[in-house]
Amino acid sequence: MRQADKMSDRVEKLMLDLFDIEAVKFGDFTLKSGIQSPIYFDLRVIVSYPVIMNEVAELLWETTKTSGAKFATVCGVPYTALPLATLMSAHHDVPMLIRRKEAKDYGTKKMIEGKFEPGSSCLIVEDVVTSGSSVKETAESLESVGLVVTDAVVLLDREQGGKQKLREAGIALQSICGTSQLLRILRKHEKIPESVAEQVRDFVRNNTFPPSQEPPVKKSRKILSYRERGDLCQHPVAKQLFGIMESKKSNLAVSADLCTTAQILKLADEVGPHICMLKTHVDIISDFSAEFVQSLTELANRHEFLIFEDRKFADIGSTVQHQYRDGLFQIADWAHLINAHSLPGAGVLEGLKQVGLGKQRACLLIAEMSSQGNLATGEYTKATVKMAEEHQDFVVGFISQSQLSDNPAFIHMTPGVQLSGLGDGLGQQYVSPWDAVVTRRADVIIVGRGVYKDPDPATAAQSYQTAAFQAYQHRLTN
Ligand SMILES: O=c1ccn([C@@H]2O[C@H](COP(=O)(O)O)[C@@H](O)[C@H]2O)c(=O)[nH]1
Repeated sequence: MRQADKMSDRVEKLMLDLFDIEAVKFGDFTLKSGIQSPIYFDLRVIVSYPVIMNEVAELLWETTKTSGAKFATVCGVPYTALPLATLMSAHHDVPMLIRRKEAKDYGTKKMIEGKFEPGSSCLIVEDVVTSGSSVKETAESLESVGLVVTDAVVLLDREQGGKQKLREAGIALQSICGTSQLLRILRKHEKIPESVAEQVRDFVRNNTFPPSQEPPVKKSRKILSYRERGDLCQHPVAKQLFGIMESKKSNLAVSADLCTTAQILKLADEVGPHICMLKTHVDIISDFSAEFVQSLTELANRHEFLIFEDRKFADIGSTVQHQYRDGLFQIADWAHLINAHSLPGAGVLEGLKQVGLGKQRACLLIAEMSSQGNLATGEYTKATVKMAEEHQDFVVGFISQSQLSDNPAFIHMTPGVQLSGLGDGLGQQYVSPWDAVVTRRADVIIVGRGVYKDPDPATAAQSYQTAAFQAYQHRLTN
């Protein structure tokens, strides 16, 4: 049986169950608005039928997922939809928020209970929609604390104009079932006579809220500036990086893939005023020394940039601890940031963390790569993001080719960027600074040969700085 057929069979069975438990009634009812209605939905009763409750919550979830809606939290409109949102949250591991009807007059006086990131999105869950006003009220409460509401899902849409009203308010409403489909199902199973069905259709036709003449509100997630995102960060390195990016107007990291300390120090001094970060590959340096580390640190302090050692740790926790702390390079002593592959599992982070956290160091996870045919895609990338979310005390973002998380504290850093050139013949693939920042939503671009191979690296760095920062400013305002 096709997925769509299975779904409609389940909806049909659910509507018959709702009829049997008298959650759907026919007669003469006075609605909250004072209007007389031949149909009444009393979905409060479903709390007494756990199997039905579960099925409603599952169908709400599947309806939302089929629509492609993206959200970080769910919130039920009080009170009937509260347990439905709770089931969706618990079964699908998505955090829930609770909207109070009145603010407490003691303690925190919060209207919205639960943890959320400002700027993140929340799905509203409702039992019945008539005019859409309860969903709208809930959306306004959520938006007053910085959340974004673009989607809502409801069990039953009375089809009296609520969907249109919500669309005008910038909220897309999905429903499991509408009045017309409900009537068709009940007629098919001869639960109600045709005269009653016709009476309800008449009522709906004559009691529909007219659409307004205003064009629909266009909503989008509020784009936060680097400064605002720095304020939201817990990790000192992430905070410092966002601060540098904002004050130097630079979201450019230069990759100093050079093989002598003299070349690297010269480059760092030349490009220093234009960058927020210098990236190294310490294992390609032929004359590494403690003096080099000292000079590089002095340049980082003078020009205000962070040092990122692109070591790409990828071993078991115990080995990476040694690689990070010991040996010739003693990376943990001088690199503000390092990166790691998620391939070995969370142990790689546990190992690195034990060395790095005490020194206030941070880590980026490699979630996607720029090279042709790489395997860091799909489920691997998703699992990497999950790992980052679970280690936010140490992981401050990703090496990636696209925006992977809505969490504004995570920094997305994108290599494979050049103003001209599509590749290097060895698998590297390039995009422009504009594409990286605007299309792929990179926070920081990483440029190597585009800068250090240029006869005038300082001017080249300035060009990349301007291009990438202008792209970020465009993103902020569009
Ligand atoms: O997916 C990745 C991860 C890391 N890199 C590194 O970035 C620079 C890019 O140098 P270009 O000269 O600009 O190509 C280099 O150090 C890589 O090791 C990457 O390119 N892609």
